[in-house]
Amino acid sequence: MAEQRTQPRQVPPLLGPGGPGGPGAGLGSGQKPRDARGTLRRIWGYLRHQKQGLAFVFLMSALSTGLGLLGPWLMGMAIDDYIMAGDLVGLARIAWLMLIVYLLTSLTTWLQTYAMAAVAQQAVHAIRRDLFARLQTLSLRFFDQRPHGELMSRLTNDVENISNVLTEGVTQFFASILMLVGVAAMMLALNVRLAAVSLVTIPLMVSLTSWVARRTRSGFRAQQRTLGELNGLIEETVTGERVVKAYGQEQATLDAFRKANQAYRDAAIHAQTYALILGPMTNFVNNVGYAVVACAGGWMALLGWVTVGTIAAFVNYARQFGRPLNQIANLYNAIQSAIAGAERVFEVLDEVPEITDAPGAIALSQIRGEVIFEDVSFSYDGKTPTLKGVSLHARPGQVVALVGPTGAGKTTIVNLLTRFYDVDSGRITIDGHDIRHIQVDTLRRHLGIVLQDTFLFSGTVMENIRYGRLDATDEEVYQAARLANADHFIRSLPQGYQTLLSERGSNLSQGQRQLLAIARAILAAPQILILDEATSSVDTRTELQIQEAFLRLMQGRTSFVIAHRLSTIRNADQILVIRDGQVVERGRHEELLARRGFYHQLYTSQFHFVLPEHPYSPA
Ligand SMILES: Nc1ncnc2c1ncn2[C@@H]1O[C@H](COP(=O)(O)OP(=O)(O)OP(=O)(O)O)[C@@H](O)[C@H]1O
Repeated sequence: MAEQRTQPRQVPPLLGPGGPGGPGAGLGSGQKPRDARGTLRRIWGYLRHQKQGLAFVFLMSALSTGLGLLGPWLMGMAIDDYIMAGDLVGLARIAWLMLIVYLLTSLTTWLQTYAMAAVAQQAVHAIRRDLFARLQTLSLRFFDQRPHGELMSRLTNDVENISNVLTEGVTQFFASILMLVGVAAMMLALNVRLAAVSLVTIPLMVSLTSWVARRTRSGFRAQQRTLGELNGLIEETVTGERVVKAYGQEQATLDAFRKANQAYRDAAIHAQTYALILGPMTNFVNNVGYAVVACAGGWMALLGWVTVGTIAAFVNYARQFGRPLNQIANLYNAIQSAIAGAERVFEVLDEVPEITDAPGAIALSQIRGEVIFEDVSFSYDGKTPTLKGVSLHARPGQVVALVGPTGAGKTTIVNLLTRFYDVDSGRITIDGHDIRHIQVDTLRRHLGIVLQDTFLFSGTVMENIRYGRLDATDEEVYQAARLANADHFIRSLPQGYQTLLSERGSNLSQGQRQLLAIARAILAAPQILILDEATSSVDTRTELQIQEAFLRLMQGRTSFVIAHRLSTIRNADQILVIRDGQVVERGRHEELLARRGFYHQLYTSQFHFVLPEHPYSPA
């Protein structure tokens, strides 16, 4: 297809109800109950393909935990067997052993972190890939209804949240659990009574963590949502900066931004309030446990129940016990935040593409270009009808001009032909095939679209023209540009065809952008054309060039022209006059004029002051 995007007709309100917090701000901004376990299971679904990597991570994790547990044990042994016994040679030997153990602990920890980062990035890469691929399948209706920045936030911030937890969280979680179990086992092995005193803190910790988790999850959800809304506003403002400035709306924009920024800050503070309590609370409980162990241990030593070495080892273990507990508590927060992000990612992944290939859809290879609309009705929102019983018959090679007042439904007709949306009732056929039974990509390959406001990508002029047909040779690109009357101006650009266009081609004039779009369409060589003539005035010379290029492009192709120029209208094989979503009149220019109906009225109100030597509308 020559042009991949239509411009949504409604200018998205910068500060209005479509903005942050308004309808459509976020897919699931309503707080329905979520399924955290299901979300975790889906994340696991992305990890489980990397069995070898995960096995290595877990092996390293188990090794580093085991080595970590060995340290205090050796320390206790050093005190009891060597220091107390005054065996310096033995002490030196055990000191070397401890050094090796600590080195190996660091090495295995590093290996585990490194391997997990690779596994996590692979999973996040797959999530991002699926998310972006899903966006490519979703209909324009989906994009119409959502602030684009909010969607982008899902692709960036929310995925990043998942990434952070997977990269560090999974191993930490696993290592912490192993450490807890290991420390508990070592404590029990050393001294059951002292161990019982230490383990008392566990139930306290568990209930504390789950109390906090219940409160943080909704907080993180709100945080991610408000962040998405903030990004939506930023994206919209940056895109619409020209309009903001032109209408002096900087202050109003700042106010809207301040509100969204505050909402995000408040949500983030709220989420963090509980989250940040957890660390100090865990620390407190842990220190109390530590103190109890020290007191009880000292007392037992006085009674002669335990050796000093055992107490030293025990105190070390008690401290080690606190660390994983603290880590798990902190991880809980990160996991809550990642679940909130993942829920938003999976919401998009679960969106059902509206426009898909029906089972048994045919691939159209060659077409003649006969287009028929049979009693087509359509509504964007399912309530207000936009098109009502539209019928038309375009024979191969004909030029059909669509005219009518603004908002009548002309663009909607072409939106249905391209299957950006599907008809509610009636049907559209190409060469006798209902377009819903044609594979979408082959359908669109036969359609070329040139809009008045052409979307260009950042890249060279050459790449932008080649977008029409990726396998075109350089010579074919030049040829298309020549036919589109674009070659001359391209060659006068600083680097000719290799000139880099800034985002959306803002370093070109509107007329030049349209000439590039025509070159793109010529290169794509579709059998059916959809042209949206510019309403805004470009200079007369460029306008003549565009007109000439259009005529060349239309030769031998069925063309639908949303027409604003008298010359196009006069030469059209048929004119459809659209009013309030209906075809109210049809025929050729002279016939319609003679009828003295709505067309005549439109014509006289629009074109009566056109000077005879200037064939175009001044509109
Ligand atoms: N994406 C959309 N979602 C909801 N409503 C829409 C959408 N696009 C257009 N409409 C509505 O459908 C109606 C027909 O719009 P359409 O763009 O087809 O008119 P048009 O005849 O092409 O107008 P113009 O000459 O101004 O381009 C309008 O009332 C418009 O508000």
